[in-house]
Amino acid sequence: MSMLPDPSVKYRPFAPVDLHDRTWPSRVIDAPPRWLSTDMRDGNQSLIDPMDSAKKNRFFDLLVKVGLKEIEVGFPAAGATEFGFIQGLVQSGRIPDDVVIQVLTQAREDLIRTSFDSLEGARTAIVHLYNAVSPAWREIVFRMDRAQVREIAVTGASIMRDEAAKRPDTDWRFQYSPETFSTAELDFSLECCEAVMSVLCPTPDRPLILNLPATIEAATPNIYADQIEYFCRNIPNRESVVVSLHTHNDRGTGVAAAELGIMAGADRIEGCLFGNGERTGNCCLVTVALNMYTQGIDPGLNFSNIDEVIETVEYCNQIPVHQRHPYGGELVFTAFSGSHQDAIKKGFEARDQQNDRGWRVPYLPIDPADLGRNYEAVIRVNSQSGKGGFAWVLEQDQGLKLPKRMQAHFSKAVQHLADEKQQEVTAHDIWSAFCREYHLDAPQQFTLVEYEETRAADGSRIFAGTIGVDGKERSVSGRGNGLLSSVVATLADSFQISLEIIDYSEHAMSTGSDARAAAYVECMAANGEIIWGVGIHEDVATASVRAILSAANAAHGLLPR
Ligand SMILES: CC(=O)SCCNC(=O)CCNC(=O)[C@H](O)C(C)(C)COP(=O)(O)OP(=O)(O)OC[C@H]1O[C@@H](n2cnc3c(N)ncnc32)[C@H](O)[C@@H]1OP(=O)(O)O
Ligand SMILES: CC(C)C(=O)C(=O)O
Repeated sequence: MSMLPDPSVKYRPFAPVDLHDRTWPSRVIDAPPRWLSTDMRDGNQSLIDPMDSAKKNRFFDLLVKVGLKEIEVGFPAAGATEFGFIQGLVQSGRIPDDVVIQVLTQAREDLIRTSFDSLEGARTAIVHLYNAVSPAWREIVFRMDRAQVREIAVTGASIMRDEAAKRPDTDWRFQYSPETFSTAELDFSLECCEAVMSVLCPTPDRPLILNLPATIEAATPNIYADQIEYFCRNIPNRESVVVSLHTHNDRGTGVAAAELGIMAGADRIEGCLFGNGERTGNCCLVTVALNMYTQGIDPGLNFSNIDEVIETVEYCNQIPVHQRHPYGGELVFTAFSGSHQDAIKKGFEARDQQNDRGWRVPYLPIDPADLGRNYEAVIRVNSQSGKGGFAWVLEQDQGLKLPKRMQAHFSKAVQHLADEKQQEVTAHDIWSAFCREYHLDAPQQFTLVEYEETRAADGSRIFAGTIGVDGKERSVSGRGNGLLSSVVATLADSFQISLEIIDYSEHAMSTGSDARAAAYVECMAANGEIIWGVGIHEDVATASVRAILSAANAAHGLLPR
């Protein structure tokens, strides 16, 4: 067998930043950054079919609804679709007063002018200029030395300044990105940014946004954080600069890099919803924002109806959100495995007793309800599941709260079903198995023919009813709280068996038009065996009697158990 050459020889380790007194590792994020969505630019340029105007308008409205205040709406010089959309948006009057749009342009004169033209009539706008600065781009793409590449930035910034001056009706703001920042020499990125600052003369009141891209993520996120801390410390006139981050996810750590970059002193994050963007995507704004949520920080973005957000994003991008995507994925709040289900179920039960709002449900890092999800899907059942699983499903789906011992008994039936089916066991499957196992649909040897209950003046119950025993009807009647005891006594008398009620619980449920009640009765049979009955009927009292009857059937060996 021939040996393939070792691929690792093609690559070199990433050089660490010489920053021994770094402070970011011990900082804690305690406030949200400024957010910029680049869904309609970086996200859009990476799609198989870029968005048309209708889709872009829909995405824009979504971003506004979510609470984005800075939105990169496109690359005006890319063509007529982009230009037309941006002009249309500006002139539509649909941009809220507190939202600023941004457009991207290369540092090329014709493209810069086209970008300004597209924004004709805008109240406020950010023009975002970029040129790559790292050695590979200098050598391979531009075939220029450092000074020439810096000159691209300076010339671009000068054209930008002059175009803005010609159009005083718009409040112009500027952004510069030394593209490929994270793979460039820090001193050269600083040099280019300083050169742009000397053209645009930012002040604390009119700061320049310096956006520091990890255009290709090439190192661990701690290195990016070191680069950001180094940049923040060394950029002159720091108070006149907004340090912005633009991370990609090539190594799978785009979110981590953005978070560590915030700890390292950045003010703003660019990204896309659900991490769309070039190649592996941009940093996911939903994830960064909701990560903040789970640390007790209000991110200022509203994902309280995450499914609506997903629907629009999937429609506009024509890319599905992955089922495991943090926070948004269809399966991220679902447990199939027994020990997870047990803990989640106990977590919800403990929550019912809790008197503060703190979230402490095991395995669920966030309350799905905060994202507009319900609790039905937090537990689903397959062959990896346990008692907590089907008990939860029966409770959510049928309103039935099974007693512990009954769960243990029924679990054998569910396990059997799951092993046989080799697929997920649905709520419908579980309910059918339950009905089969406890003969809820089958005719009973003991049947309830009629039953009536009234209240005496002292509040005690007076009941009278008829029970069919092997086809013969017997009257039962009594007074007090002893309805069940009286039924038991009748049965015991009929069959010469001993039955004693040891546990009784009832649960009423109402599901739309289907209002039912369930009762469970555990009895001690003569031989000391614990048995139970399940009754489901229109009201709890009748259900209780049915439960006693099925317990008696079981005790008497009339029904298989
Ligand atoms: C990292 C990012 O995501 S940046 C955003 C990229 N977005 C897009 O590309 C989407 C929109 N695309 C477009 O509108 C077009 O593809 C454009 C305008 C970018 C490029 O299209 P073209 O005009 O056909 O340019 P083309 O690719 O042939 O040439 C690019 C030239 O610009 C130069 N160039 C590349 N980047 C820059 C820059 N930031 N500033 C100045 N010049 C640049 C190249 O070196 C090349 O120069 P050369 O002709 O001397 O070799
Ligand atoms: C233009 C810049 C911000 C960019 O998209 C990148 O570097 O990825």
